[in-house]
Amino acid sequence: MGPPSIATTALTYTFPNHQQGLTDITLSLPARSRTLLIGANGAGKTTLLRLLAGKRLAPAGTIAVSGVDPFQHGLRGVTYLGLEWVLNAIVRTDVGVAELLRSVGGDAFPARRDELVRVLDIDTAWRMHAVSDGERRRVQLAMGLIRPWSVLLLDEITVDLDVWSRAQFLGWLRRETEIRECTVVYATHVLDNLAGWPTHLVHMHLGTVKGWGPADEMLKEVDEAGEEAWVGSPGNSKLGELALRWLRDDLKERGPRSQNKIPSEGRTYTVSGLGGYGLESMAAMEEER
Ligand SMILES: Nc1ncnc2c1ncn2[C@@H]1O[C@H](COP(=O)(O)OP(=O)(O)OP(=O)(O)O)[C@@H](O)[C@H]1O
Repeated sequence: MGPPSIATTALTYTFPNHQQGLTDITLSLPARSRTLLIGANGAGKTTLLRLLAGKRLAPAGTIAVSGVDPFQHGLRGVTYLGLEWVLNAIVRTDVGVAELLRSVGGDAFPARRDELVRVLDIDTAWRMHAVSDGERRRVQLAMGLIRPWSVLLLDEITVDLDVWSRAQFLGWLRRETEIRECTVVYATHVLDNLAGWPTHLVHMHLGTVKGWGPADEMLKEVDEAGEEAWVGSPGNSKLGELALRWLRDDLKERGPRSQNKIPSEGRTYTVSGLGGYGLESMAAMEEER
């Protein structure tokens, strides 16, 4: 395997239900880059990350991670942390942190394990059925990151972290790319404390890449517009402002959804599982307010 670069060439992907997922995506992210995928809900970020992780089959010759096709050559060195991994039930059981970290190979990388425990501010005495969501997420991150990866694909899994922990974590990822030959691609909607972090930005919209490149070049768009043209408040970061502009323009370009109204059939349904309140009684409660 070569250096951990990521390249896609005219990558088009169609879901098994024939829905178009991605269209004609060509990207080239160098080794040691830290890329942010930015786009509205449904833009295709998860779809792209899962293809890069080899979890879905892309057409031959359209993806090269560390120079090889991730689906054909397996996942060695590629870590994908997304929703499936977050939902793993084991981290909600009465199990201790030390045991969990050992189960993912922590003993083979003791220095890395201890560093992650410190950076993520983990108490090794925690029992996982008795921690908060953010504490659980920190342990999960440590579990996922202990083995030294060469490509890390992160699908928004830091939302539960408090701002300080998230900043420490992002700083750790940055150092990783500085001291080791490794590459990070991170899909996120939370741009706080990310100013200066990404080396590259990828702007996704409706399964396409509208633009990508080195972050400092892409951020020039904001400088050129001048602060008086800002969409967000002047206290925002340039990165936050750029994302707001992109998403505003994407929404305008997309236009209203073709089906944004639920047809009324003049009937009232009772939905079970709403704690005894059918829709009828919910409507009555609404009227009472
Ligand atoms: N399993 C699937 N089968 C068919 N279509 C899907 C499937 N998963 C996603 N899609 C379609 O692909 C589009 C992109 O989904 P994706 O999860 O990649 O978006 P995203 O950019 O990660 O969004 P979010 O920010 O909400 O996580 C969705 O709008 C949906 O139409």
